[in-house]
Amino acid sequence: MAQYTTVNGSVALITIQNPPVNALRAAVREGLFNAIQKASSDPLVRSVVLSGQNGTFCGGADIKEFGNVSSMSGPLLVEVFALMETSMKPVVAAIEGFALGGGLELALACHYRIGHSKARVGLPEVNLGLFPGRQVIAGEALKLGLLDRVTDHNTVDTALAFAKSVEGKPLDNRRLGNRPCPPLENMDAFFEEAMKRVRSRARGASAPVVCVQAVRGAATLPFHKGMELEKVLLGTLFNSGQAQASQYCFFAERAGARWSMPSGARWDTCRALSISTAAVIGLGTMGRGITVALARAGLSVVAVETQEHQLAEAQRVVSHMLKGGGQVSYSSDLQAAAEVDLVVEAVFEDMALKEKLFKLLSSICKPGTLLATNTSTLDIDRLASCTRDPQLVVGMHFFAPAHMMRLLEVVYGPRSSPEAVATAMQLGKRMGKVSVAVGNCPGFVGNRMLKPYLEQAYFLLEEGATPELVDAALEEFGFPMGVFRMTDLSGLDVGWRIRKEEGLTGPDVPAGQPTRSRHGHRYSPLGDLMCERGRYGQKSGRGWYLYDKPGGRVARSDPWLRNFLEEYRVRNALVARPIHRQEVLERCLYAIINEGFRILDDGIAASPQNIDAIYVFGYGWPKHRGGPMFYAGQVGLARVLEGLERYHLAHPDVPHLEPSSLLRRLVASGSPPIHKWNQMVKGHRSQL
Ligand SMILES: CCC[C@H](O)CC(=O)SCCNC(=O)CCNC(=O)[C@H](O)C(C)(C)COP(=O)([O-])OP(=O)([O-])OC[C@H]1O[C@@H](n2cnc3c(N)ncnc32)[C@H](O)[C@@H]1OP(=O)([O-])[O-]
Repeated sequence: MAQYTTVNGSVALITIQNPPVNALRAAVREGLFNAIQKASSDPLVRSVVLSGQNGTFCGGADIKEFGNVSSMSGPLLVEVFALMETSMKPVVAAIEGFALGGGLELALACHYRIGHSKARVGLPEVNLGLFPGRQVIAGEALKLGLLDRVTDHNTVDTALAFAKSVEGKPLDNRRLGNRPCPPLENMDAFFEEAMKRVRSRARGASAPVVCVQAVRGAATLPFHKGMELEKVLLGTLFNSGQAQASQYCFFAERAGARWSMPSGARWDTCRALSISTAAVIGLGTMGRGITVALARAGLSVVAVETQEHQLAEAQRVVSHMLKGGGQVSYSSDLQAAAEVDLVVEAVFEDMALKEKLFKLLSSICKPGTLLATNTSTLDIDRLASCTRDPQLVVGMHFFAPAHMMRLLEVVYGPRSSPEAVATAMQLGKRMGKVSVAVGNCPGFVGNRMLKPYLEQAYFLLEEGATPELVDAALEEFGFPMGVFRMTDLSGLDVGWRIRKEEGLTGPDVPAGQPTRSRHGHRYSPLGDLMCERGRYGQKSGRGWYLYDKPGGRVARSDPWLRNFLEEYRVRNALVARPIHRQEVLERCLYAIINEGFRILDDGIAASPQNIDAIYVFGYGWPKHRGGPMFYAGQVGLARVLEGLERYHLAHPDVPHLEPSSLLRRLVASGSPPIHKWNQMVKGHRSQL
């Protein structure tokens, strides 16, 4: 756990050994503690170098130990730090790879820090619901005073030579605990302003706010008092549901890589095809972002757009985004895709158009080319059936902007081969995405769950709510944008087009169909009415809110909308009632959760973790709430079930509010913890 050797006669080299990231689990802490004591008591040792195995200094505390009693065994991290800092022999940290969280604190407890130029250091625990903040690369760390020296050479050798050179030198001013924090002018005003800003950005997350309190303590209190305050604050965070939710997200983010298909095919038994060239077809916003993402991942990309003016504009935008990096060529001819290993289709969301395109691509492309569609809702299998090799067709559902959003839904149809899925998943990894493999159904996972969410939001408007009220409740919960601001941003016409395609609105609706009912179920035409009036959201300058110009970003309340809703209610004999924030949250969120349980039961998602990763990384679900399925567990499954039963009783014509059978089965079996839910799924399959 901590290897101890003596080098150059007088330097003790301690190497942390706990792959893959040298996390500081109990045995490592114990090993470090013993090694420092050994170095202190060995008269031949005059200095110490601390390093990590395999080019990695330390990834911090072992997150798997959090909330686990075994983490209480062995010395505490702070005890290891104190022993190191008070050592009478200089301790030099040799930082390669990364020193994160407790790993950086360990380095800070050393008297000197030498970092490799490519090393990253930081305190990213805020992502785990603990404090503090961001990561920086070695050069910046040097400027900030976190490192004493940066090297391009072998870091451990440099540190060994350095340690030798400081043997016997005084250490008092090298101990961080002895260094006073330089006083700031207007300290109080500074922290009050910082707190105000952090609170407004934290959207209900405690860790960033508590972080400011801790920094204030560090800057204003004597060292030991600051440490005491930090301990109290950390204890509060550790015991909060938010830290558990964030730590769950850390593992959910990585769980997608261990994908499985209902056929039994899995991540560890399938080989990905080798992909070095790609074509992107259709250069609207999505196609441009996908081109950038693929090029940044090192693929040679040909970007194809048949409309010349769109092609020229895309070339300008993509080149600007890539800033001269990346290999991209442009063409208006589909034949340019003939020799590529992968095609990503990103044309308009129109089944007939996509079918035609897939037929063409199948005849143009060389055998073995993987054909991927970026559709967000359409049937992958129908597209596959237009091709020569349906096993080589998958969905790669990117999220806008595609070069920035972390999520990638990899959609397999009944005929997609495991190799095709493995290839898309590996590509996702190369692009730095959180990739999740999901089955084929309308909307896949993310958009299928979005549908009942939007539906509830519309129903709430019919019943008396305003977009402002609904959005405020959701934003207070932690979403970066409420549902109405979000749909204004993505464009109301997107859903309108899909509803037309589904025959829910437009010319295909049979004459005499009641306005607020489809197939015997409640339906709200509000979104359609908005689009019929040209209110598409930000792009048209008017949607659920008013914007100063088309493309404007600042939403203002629109008196027109208030009148529109009042007239709509009168026309449809609806009586507005006061709606409480709690009802908004329960109806919108429970509707999402309920669909999540159905998706799990249908085998469309392989695990609740996969669903949660999709919602956190693609739909803005707040990380400190862990994703919809985790949140359901935190609220209590019985309470979610009771809520859904209550709302379904009040709205019997809304099938999305009818509790799912899996939720009922889970509650009936005593609401097991989330990692056991899969055992209750129909046709249970193990994926982890
Ligand atoms: C009192 C305490 C105070 C203290 O301040 C608290 C802390 O230090 S909090 C900690 C503060 N530290 C952080 O917040 C750093 C969190 N970690 C990271 O940011 C990235 O993992 C890192 C940059 C280190 C490597 O990225 P990469 O090269 O892309 O690799 P990867 O990401 O795929 O991970 C590989 C495997 O290692 C696993 N694993 C990783 N870290 C930990 C851990 N600390 N623990 C346990 N496991 C960890 C990870 O799950 C994965 O396992 P699997 O089974 O293969 O799925």
